[in-house]
Amino acid sequence: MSGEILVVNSGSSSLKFALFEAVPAETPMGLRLRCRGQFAGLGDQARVELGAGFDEPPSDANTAALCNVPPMLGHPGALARLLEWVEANPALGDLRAVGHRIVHGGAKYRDPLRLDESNLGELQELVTLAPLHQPHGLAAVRALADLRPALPQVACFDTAFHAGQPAVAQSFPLPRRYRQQGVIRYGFHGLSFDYVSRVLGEQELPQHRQAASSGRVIIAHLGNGASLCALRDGRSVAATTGFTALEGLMMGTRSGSLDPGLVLHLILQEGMSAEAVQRMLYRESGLLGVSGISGDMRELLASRAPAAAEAIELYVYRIVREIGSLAAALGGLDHLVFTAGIGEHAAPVRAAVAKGCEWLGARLDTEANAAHATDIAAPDSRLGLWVIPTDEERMIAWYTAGVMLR
Ligand SMILES: Nc1ncnc2c1ncn2[C@@H]1O[C@H](COP(=O)(O)OP(=O)(O)O)[C@@H](O)[C@H]1O
Ligand SMILES: CC(=O)OP(=O)(O)O
Ligand SMILES: [Mg+2]
Repeated sequence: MSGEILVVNSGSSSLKFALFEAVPAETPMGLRLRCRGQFAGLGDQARVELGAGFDEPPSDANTAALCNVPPMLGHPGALARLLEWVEANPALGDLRAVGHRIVHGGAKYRDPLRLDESNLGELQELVTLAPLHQPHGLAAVRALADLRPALPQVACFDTAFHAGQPAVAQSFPLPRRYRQQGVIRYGFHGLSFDYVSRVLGEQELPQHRQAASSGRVIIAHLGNGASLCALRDGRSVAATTGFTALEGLMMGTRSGSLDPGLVLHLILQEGMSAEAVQRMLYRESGLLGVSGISGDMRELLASRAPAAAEAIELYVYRIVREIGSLAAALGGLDHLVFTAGIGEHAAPVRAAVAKGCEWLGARLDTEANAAHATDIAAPDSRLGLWVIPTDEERMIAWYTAGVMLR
């Protein structure tokens, strides 16, 4: 199989894409990236941001056709433009397959899945479990199937990486029948944890730390959505996200874990509809709700408003407390890794989290942290501290190539 694999990662207002060479590779790192980019602000302020990575730069006319988008452009329009640009681009080979990030695979789907009408219908039933993600991911599959019916499409699930967790980590203390119905803690951001854990495995560990290491790792994926994963020997053993990607940490606009009694109070005493509660918990809470300013960490770090500082304080506090919980589940901790937008770029957030983990042996190298170095632990740190940029698109391309070559 030669040519290209297109990766599509659909968010609520963005569509990230990447093209990788469609050749077999032993590891995800062995795949060659041709280019990546994203449509941001879809629906009202659409724009295209194109990353580097071309051997032959695309012609101006070609790229202008992709990048000059009307502000109201939506997901279907973005996909149509993307396809036309890829197919007209002389620097790229034929499109062999499209790989998608589909957030929820439910109880049935773990492995990467070649999509068809029947399994698409089953995945559609999971939209209420991931209202910010599942509808957009599946709409992208349908839009591409309409445009190019013969093009194979593969779903890669965020839940898959956590499927092997011990039953106790997946269980809710609810009546038994719910577990049989698939009401368990699935966990999300699995493609990111999978990738980051592989990269961590390639790092050269300083001698004193290697000796202490017995493979107990927490990865903090801090993007718009945020979660922690506890890993032992590279496998997920617990995560902060649960049945949905609402549980766990405070996020950009999501509340994270709450007292379930509070949800009952909002419905029964305050008279809120279930839909209004859903909107508040997914879209109006988290950094946005607490600060009243923005759900975007960059804006909050730049703000002098006390409410911005309060939101960041709560964000960090929640992370530190959940690290304590996962460290207990692991029976100790050897390495803490930061990834995704905030984890990779927000040095003050990393510093505050590391400070809260001093009881676990964390000592930050402040200069390395300010420089966003890979290894940010001070020489006397018992805990390994790392910054590893995630690459969900590379994982999707690798799994998609695996399905196509099977
Ligand atoms: N230089 C930066 N400093 C602080 N925060 C940043 C920086 N760059 C990005 N971020 C934050 O990263 C978050 C988005 O993370 P990202 O992983 O891109 O999100 P998504 O979940 O949409 O993939 C936003 O809160 C944004 O403010
Ligand atoms: C599952 C999830 O929360 O994803 P994201 O961080 O992309 O919103
Ligand atoms: Mg993301």
